[in-house]
Amino acid sequence: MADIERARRLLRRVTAGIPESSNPVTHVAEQPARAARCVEWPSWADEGVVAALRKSGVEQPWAHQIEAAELARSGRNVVISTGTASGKSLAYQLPVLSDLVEDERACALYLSPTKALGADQLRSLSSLDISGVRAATYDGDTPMAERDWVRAHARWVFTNPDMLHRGILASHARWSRLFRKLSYVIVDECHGYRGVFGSHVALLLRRLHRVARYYGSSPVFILASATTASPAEFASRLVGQECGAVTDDGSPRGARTVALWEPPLLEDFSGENGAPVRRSAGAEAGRILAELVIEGARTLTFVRSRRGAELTALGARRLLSEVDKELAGKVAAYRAGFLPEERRKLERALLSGELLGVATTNALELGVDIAGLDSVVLAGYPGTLASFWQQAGRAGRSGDEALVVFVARDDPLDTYLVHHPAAILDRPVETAVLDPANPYVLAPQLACAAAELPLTAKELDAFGGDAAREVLQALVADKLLRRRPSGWYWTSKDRPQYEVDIRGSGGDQIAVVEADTSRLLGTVDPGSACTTVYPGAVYLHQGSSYVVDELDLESGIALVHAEDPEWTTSAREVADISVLAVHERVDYGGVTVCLGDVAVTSQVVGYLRRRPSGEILDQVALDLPEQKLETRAVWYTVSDELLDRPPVPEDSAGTGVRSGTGEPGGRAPGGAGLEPARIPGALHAAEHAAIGLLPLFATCDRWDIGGVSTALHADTGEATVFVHDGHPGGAGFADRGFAALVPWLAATREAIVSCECPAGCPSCVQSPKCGNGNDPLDKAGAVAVLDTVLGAVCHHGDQRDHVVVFQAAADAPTSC
Ligand SMILES: Nc1ncnc2c1ncn2[C@@H]1O[C@H](COP(=O)(O)OP(=O)(O)OP(=O)(O)O)[C@@H](O)[C@H]1O
Repeated sequence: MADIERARRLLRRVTAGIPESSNPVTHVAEQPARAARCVEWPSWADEGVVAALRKSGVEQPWAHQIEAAELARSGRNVVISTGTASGKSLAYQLPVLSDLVEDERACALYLSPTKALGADQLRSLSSLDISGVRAATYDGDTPMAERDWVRAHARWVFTNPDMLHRGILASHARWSRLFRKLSYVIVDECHGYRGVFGSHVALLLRRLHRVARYYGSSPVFILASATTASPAEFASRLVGQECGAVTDDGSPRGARTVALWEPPLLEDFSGENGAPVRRSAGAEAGRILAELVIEGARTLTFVRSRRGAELTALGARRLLSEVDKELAGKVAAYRAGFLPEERRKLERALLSGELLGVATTNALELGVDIAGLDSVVLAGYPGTLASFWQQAGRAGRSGDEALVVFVARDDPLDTYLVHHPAAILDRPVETAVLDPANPYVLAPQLACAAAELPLTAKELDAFGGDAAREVLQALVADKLLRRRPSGWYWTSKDRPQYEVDIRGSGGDQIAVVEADTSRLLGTVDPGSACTTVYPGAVYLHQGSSYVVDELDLESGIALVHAEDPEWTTSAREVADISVLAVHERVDYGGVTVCLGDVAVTSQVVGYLRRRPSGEILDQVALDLPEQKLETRAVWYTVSDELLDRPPVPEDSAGTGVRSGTGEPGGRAPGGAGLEPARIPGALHAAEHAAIGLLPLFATCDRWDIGGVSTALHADTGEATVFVHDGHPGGAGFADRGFAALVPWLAATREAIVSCECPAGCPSCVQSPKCGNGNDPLDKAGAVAVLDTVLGAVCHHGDQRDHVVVFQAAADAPTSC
């Protein structure tokens, strides 16, 4: 008998004892159960493959699995975009395995963003034990001796974009056997390919397709994705060819209760500039975890950092040991870097009930077969809705109702989400943003393509047409490529693939080296070294913690030692910005909104040490060189007249804009009513909150973007708020901000007013990386500025003077 009351009972348990006046639950939603839709195995599917899948426990396929498999089988590229644990693997395994069995020379390639996921998928495939299908991993960990075997014999190669780029395409002649008969390419977890990395992968897939064609094959792409908005559009952009989408999920799902939770403001201590601080999401999650374990609910708690996961587990164990020592032993922490056997052991322990509570980083988000848990707690928004549902989706057994609790961190985006449930519960998962036309990505990718096979004029459309032609001209001028009548040729004997880091933004990487052992832990983009590996920074690598001793930008090395201090660090930087070119400009009568190219000069001036509780230990000063970045930005200006003009009275609905709704009115919109002394703080606060909220629209992290605000900007001649991409050439984030300006700024405003703090705190307008020590900040002034901008945009929206310009700064008027 289904226990549909269970989730609500669990929720009552975790809120028991909290007075109604300080109830942290801001919203509760019920998601109904869904029954499975099963179909017959298709007639073309190989009998042996079907028998093996049956033996593995899949009696009948779900409808979406066969819909996707049929499309792939008929030679169409397809993206399958369905929920967590909806059996996406089977949807690609069926056509690929059938093909490999039918044609003993056919080959396939599987790409995953992480090695761990690739290893899991290979394990699940190998357990089917289909004879003749020689599947093998080819990644950075594959021993040299095995690599030869994989090239010579493997028919299904499991790899990742990095290895495809450096290890396979760079020496494609050695892989000719695979390329001659490459029938399928699987791109798993494709929604993760976004920003600069996504743009690189998009061009990498075009390179892959071109090399395959050279050897005479034309593989079908099968992409697997979490549920996203417009999956076909995104997949087509990623692959560079048309892709069909399968989105109608036929897998069963248990009912779920989702609770949104905002930790209370603490009374006993305060943060920067005396601002109130909320109880940390990790501490709150530890308490919730303990209560759920007492109820016998198998619970996974997702925490952002490894240290956070350990503290959450520790907190839960401490509370439980006061109740029952044995229960305390049923809680564990899980981190990235666990060996596959350890992961399996943990999965089994959770499934059997030997463990009841696990606190983990997102290491358990992908590539684990854990589903059907009683509850999931998310401490902090994981950055994208796709990740949110991937994590939340681990809860929900058919029959029993499961509980999902989302605990907000003190950050404007989390504040917005717990007060606007529709933004989580009713919104399609965001489309990933990528921009394969970014010249900083296109140039190295075209160099790699030309080194693989000379590029011909007719191939350029696949690489962006005019954008590619322009970049090629520059590469020829730099003597990296030579133009001949038959195409563009790579001039050097060296392979460019070794120089091009597809996870970074170009330039020589900074090596992070453990001083004691000389072990290379990883590399960091030169552009972000000053904000990530400055002396004193706590640097996390595969879940282990290090502290940076020295950063030598000239020789490109950061020296670190292993240490796990009781604080986290965040860099504080100051920045200046100048406009290089305006690509789009819209005038709304006193408010102007622009999109364009900017030069950002930034300098890390120190870092903040903070305890996991939110308590600030101190700020340490640093003296690091200035960094220059040319990138894209979206900005708005507000005239002095509008800043000064009094606002529209609250009760005169119909004039201007009503609080945060962005509704146009009839008369001229009101102003901000700000005296000059308040303007810098108001703009500064509006900028911080806008940076915090852009990830809601642009699938980026707030650390991928930056901002500058000023009461008078030299290039615009007015009060201006800029939000810019953090990568050279931009990654599409500022463009998304420009396209979604009204909902973005309306959400920004809502996040600020939803926070009950009196004058600004980390949950609304304080920024963790503000180089000016979050001073000045004027919370009420920020709302007034945002109301003014939204009022003007909505009022003038219809008759707006939308000018599209493509001008270099030299001949552009400085004023937007
Ligand atoms: N038709 C089916 N009937 C019953 N069980 C199935 C069926 N298809 C897949 N499964 C099982 O569902 C579980 C989840 O499958 P799988 O890992 O492929 O899902 P997924 O959609 O890739 O998950 P994730 O969201 O984690 O990427 C596996 O244990 C698998 O064996």
